[in-house]
Formats: sequence, C-alpha cells, structure tokens
Amino acid sequence: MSATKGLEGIVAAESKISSIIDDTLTYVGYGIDDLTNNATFEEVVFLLWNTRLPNAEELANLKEELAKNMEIPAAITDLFKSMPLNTVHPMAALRTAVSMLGAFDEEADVMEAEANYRKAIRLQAKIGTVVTTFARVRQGKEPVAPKPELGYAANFLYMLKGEEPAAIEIEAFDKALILHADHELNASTFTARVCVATLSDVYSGVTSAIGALKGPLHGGANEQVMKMLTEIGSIDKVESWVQNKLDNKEKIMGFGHRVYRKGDPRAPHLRVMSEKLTKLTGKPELYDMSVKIHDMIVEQKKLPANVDFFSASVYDSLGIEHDLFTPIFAVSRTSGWVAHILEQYANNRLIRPRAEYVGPDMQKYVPINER
Ligand SMILES: CC(=O)SCCNC(=O)CCNC(=O)[C@H](O)C(C)(C)COP(=O)(O)OP(=O)(O)OC[C@H]1O[C@@H](n2cnc3c(N)ncnc32)[C@H](O)[C@@H]1OP(=O)(O)O
Ligand SMILES: O=C([O-])CC(=O)C(=O)O
Repeated sequence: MSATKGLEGIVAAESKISSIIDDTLTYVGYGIDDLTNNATFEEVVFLLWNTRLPNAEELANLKEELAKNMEIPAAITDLFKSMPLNTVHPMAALRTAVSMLGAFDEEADVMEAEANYRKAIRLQAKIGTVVTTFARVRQGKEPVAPKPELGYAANFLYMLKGEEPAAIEIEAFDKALILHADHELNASTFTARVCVATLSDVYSGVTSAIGALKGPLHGGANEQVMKMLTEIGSIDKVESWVQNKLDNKEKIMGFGHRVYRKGDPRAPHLRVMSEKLTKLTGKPELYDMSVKIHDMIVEQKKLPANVDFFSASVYDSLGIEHDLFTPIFAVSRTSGWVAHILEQYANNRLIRPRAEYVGPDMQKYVPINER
C-alpha cells in the first residue's frame, strides 16, 4: 500500500454536477463561458441541484423561495455582536453562523430528499444575509433587510452597502457568483462529501466545507491576492517584489492549480471584468499591476492564473472589504457544496480511505518512571 500525496489524480467519486476535462469546465455539460455569458446565478443554482436548466416557472419559483427565506434569526446578529470584531476573520464568523443556522432549522436532521432540498434553499437564501449582516455589524451599522424584488446578486450588494447597486455592478457580481458556483471535487467540496457520507446533516457538511475553503491554498487565496496588490502598492514596484518572492521560492497567490495545466477558464472572464471595473472606479493601476504580475509568473513559472487572481481586483472595484472576498466565494460555492451533498446522499457510501503507515515497528510499552 503506498500513498498518493494530496490524492493527486485519484478519482474519488462519480458526479453529474460539473466536469473539468482538458481544461474545459462544464456545469452539467453546459460550458462555463456559455453560462457566464447567458445565465443568472439562480438558473445555475437550479441547474446544479436538479442537473437540468429550469423553465420560466421553475426559475420564478426558486427566486421566490430564495427571496422568502433570506431573513436570518436575530440570534445570529447577536452572535456577531458578541464576537471580538476587531480580530475575528469573517470566514470564522461565517463557519460559526452556518453551524448555528442548523441549530435553528427544525428539519436539520430530517434526511428525506425533499427536506434536504428545502434546507438547500434555506441555506442558500440565508448565507448571503449572514455575510452581509456580519459586515454591517462589524461596521457598527444596522443590518439591511433583503428586498424580495431584487435578484440574488443585487440583493447581496444591497444588503452589504444599504443602497441598490448599479446595473454594471449587478452584472459583474452575478457573473462572479456563476464562475465560483462549482468545481468538481475541489478540497472544500470533497470535505462536504466526506462529512455527509457519514449521514451527517447538510449544515454540518457546509460548515466543514467553509473550514476547508478558508485556507489560502484554496478559497482564501483571493484575499491574499488583494493583500499582495496592496503591499506592492504601485506598478513600478511589481518587478522587484515578484522577483524577490520567486527567488525565495515563495508561492504567488492566485497562480497554479491542481487540475488545470494550460489555464483556468474562469480567469479570462474575471480579467475582462477587472479591466472594465478598475477603469470605471478610477483604479486602473490595480488591473495594470495584476497584468504585470501575471505576465511575470506565466513567463518564469509557466503557471497560469486561477479563479482567485483577477477576482480580487473585481471585488475591490465593487467596494467590497478585502476579508469578505472568501466569504463571498462561500456564498456562491454553497450552491455547489449543496449539489454535491444531495448527490452524495442519493448514492451514499461512507468515504474512508487508508493511510500508509510509516511510523515505528511494534514497540513495547515503557512504564512512565522508566522513560
Ligand atoms: C479556488 C482555488 O482553490 S484555486 C487555488 C487557489 N490557491 C492559490 O492560488 C495558492 C497558490 N497556489 C498553490 O499553492 C498551488 O498552485 C495549488 C495549491 C493551487 C495547487 O497545488 P499542487 O497541485 O499541490 O501543486 P504544488 O503546490 O505541489 O506545486 C507544484 C510546483 O509548482 C510550484 N507552484 C505552484 N503554485 C505556485 C505559485 N502560486 N507560485 C509559485 N510557485 C508555485 C510549487 O512551488 C511546486 O514547485 P516545485 O515542484 O519546484 O516544488
Ligand atoms: O478545484 C480546485 O482544486 C480549486 C478550485 O479551483 C475551486 O474550488 O474552484
């Protein structure tokens, strides 16, 4: 028995939800470019959960259900108020709050498929409100109640800032939500599947997944990209900053991928949005710096940008606080996590791999006074 480090190349599940084949990403067989250019996030949520696109009535119903379920228990707002708001990371707050949402859901442990679908809707509806409520509480502001007539992307930005977003902001944010919605058996999705394969509940699966997404090698990279751009500060400093990191064999956040070799097909969409939005907000240098970093990494390391690289300047341009980037990833990825959780339940077997033992041979116990 020998171990494959990081399970690289191991096929650990069958799935009908998304695929990455020859660097092409599809959700249920629909290309990511097609969906990003033409669909809305709500349509993608339906697609991932039902493995087919909705008709107009089904989409309207889903939107209505999401809008109806966006409010969160007051106890979650109080929970945030009780947190050390100067130091707590929003991903830690989100992890705790999603676990708490489970405590408030009377159906949390009802395992029928219909009940799990209802929980999926409630969780997807509430997670955006959880993130925006945290952000408002941290700023000492009142949470903003959702407006049912707005779509998911618009509602999120409205609840975050307290004013209705411009059409271009809604469009960019909706596309970003679509691009982050699912990604085959990435680390957080695998975590969710491992968790619920014990027949644990949906909330436990998503709480575990949030923990996995938080790390900088996964979803946490988008915040680190912004930290890098802020630290570099101006385009004339890019070359020496990046060269120094590369010479010290340090990783540059937002580059590289376990599966993609030629490039992450989500990155070009975010790059286009980054160029447009940074110009509009009067910060074109952020995009120019990103391109310069990108060209250096591609040239020297042959590593393409992943989804987290250009999303950083997109979210910054939307006026979003930098440590909320990863929670926003979680808001979108909840749709994918839940899809995989439902798929796991539908054809479950406990996930329990083996470890290759590399410790000492059989030893004899030594009494404590003889050690
Ligand atoms: C949504 C997402 O999760 S997308 C990924 C987000 N994460 C990041 O952007 C963090 C930066 N990137 C990385 O750490 C990696 O590329 C990962 C974690 C994404 C993929 O990791 P793995 O497939 O395990 O590749 P691994 O980390 O072993 O890297 C292979 C080689 O490429 C190098 N490398 C990989 N990524 C980078 C990078 N971002 N910068 C510099 N070098 C890199 C490694 O140092 C290693 O070099 P070596 O063989 O000389 O030691
Ligand atoms: O697939 C992965 O390993 C990471 C990733 O890009 C994602 O989760 O979107």
